[in-house]
Amino acid sequence: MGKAIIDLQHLAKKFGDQTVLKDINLTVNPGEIVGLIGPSGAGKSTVIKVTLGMEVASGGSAKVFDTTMPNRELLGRIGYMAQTDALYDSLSGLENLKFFGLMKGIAKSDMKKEVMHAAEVVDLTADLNKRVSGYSGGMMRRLSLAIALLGSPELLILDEPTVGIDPALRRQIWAELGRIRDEGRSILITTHVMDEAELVGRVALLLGGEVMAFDAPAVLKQQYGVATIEDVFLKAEGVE
Ligand SMILES: Nc1ncnc2c1ncn2[C@@H]1O[C@H](COP(=O)(O)OP(=O)(O)OP(=O)(O)O)[C@@H](O)[C@H]1O
Repeated sequence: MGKAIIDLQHLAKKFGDQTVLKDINLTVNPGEIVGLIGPSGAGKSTVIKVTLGMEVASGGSAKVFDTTMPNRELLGRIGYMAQTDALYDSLSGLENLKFFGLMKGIAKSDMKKEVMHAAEVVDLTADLNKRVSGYSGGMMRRLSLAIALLGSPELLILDEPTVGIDPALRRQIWAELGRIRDEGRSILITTHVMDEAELVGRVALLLGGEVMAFDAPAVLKQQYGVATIEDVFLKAEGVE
C-alpha cells in the first residue's frame, strides 16, 4: 500500500473554550473508502474542515497528499461535498455543473462527457435544465454530489452525501463510489446511515473528540460482539 492520502495525527480543534476534537488519528489510503460516524455534534464536519484547511487546527497535524492544507493546487485533486449546498440558485443544474467544471479546469472537449456522467450517477439527467431554485432538497444534495464527482478527483471528501436520497438511488451512488475505489481513488465519507457504514473499507467511530474505534466493519462487529455497525455504535456510546 502506498502512502496515506489523508493522514491525521493527534489532531485537535477548539472553538473558544469548547474542545471539539481532542486527539484524532485517522488515515485514508489509496483505493480506500473510510466512513466517519459519530453522534450529531461529535465533530465529523469539523474533522473534514480541518483536513481541508477550512478551519485551523489547534494541535496535531492534518495532511492531505502529504501536504498541510489549504493548498490551491491540491484542492483541484479533491472533490468536496459540504453538508450545506453551495449552488447557484438562479442557474440551471447544467449551468452549475459546467461552471464548477470550468473552475476545476476540465477541458472544454471533456466537459459534456464529464457533466453527463456525473448527472447520470445522481439521476439528475432529466432535471438538468431546471433552475436550482426549483429543486427539492434531495435534488440539491444530488447536484452537489455530481459537482464533487466532476473531473474524477483522486480524493473525494463527502459530508453526508446521501441525506434526503431514496434507497434505490443511494444504492446506485454506492455502486459508483465502489467503482471509484476500484480505480484506486480514495473517499472519506460521513454518514448517519448505519447501513452505509457497512459498505466502507474502514469505519472510524468518533466519540468524545477521539476516534474510539477504527477498523473494517467486520472486525469492529467481532470486537464488540454484535451483528451490525449500528450495534457497535450504540455499544460504544454506552446505549445497550
Ligand atoms: N465555526 C464554529 N464555531 C463554533 N463552534 C463550532 C463551529 N463549528 C462547529 N462547532 C461546534 O463543534 C461541534 C461539532 O460540530 P460538527 O458540525 O463538526 O459536528 P458533526 O459531528 O458534523 O454533527 P452532525 O452530525 O450533526 O452534522 C458542535 O458542538 C458545534 O457547535
